[in-house]
Amino acid sequence: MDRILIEGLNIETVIGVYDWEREISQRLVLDLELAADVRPAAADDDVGQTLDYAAISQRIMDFAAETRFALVETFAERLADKLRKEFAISWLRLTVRKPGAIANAAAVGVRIERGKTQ
Ligand SMILES: Nc1nc2c(c(=O)[nH]1)N=C([C@H](O)[C@@H](O)CO)CN2
Repeated sequence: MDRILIEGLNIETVIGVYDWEREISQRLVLDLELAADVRPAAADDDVGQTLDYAAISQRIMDFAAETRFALVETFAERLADKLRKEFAISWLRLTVRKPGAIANAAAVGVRIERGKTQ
């Protein structure tokens, strides 16, 4: 199965388990792989026949602005669920990194896979 990619998407959201984190926005960096058969879109050169990565990126930024989760796990799970429903995505792999969380780490975070690759 082919994959549509969104890599290194920087978003701002309220995220964190500590009291001080409830008062600020922090940066998350997302990588997303989406299963798709790109042949119909490629044959007709038509974005309407594929997963539009611009529309999906905008939906992710809207979601980040609307939500206030404690855990990166919750952010990833709810986002994956929303994207799968809204864009009829059969399978995805989502990595959520929180770069500022641990001083001596480049990033911490979570990676999930949901659905089936036909
Ligand atoms: N598995 C997780 N552990 C921790 C999380 C998290 O979201 N998932 N979050 C925090 C704090 O919010 C931390 O990022 C603040 O620096 C701690 N552990």
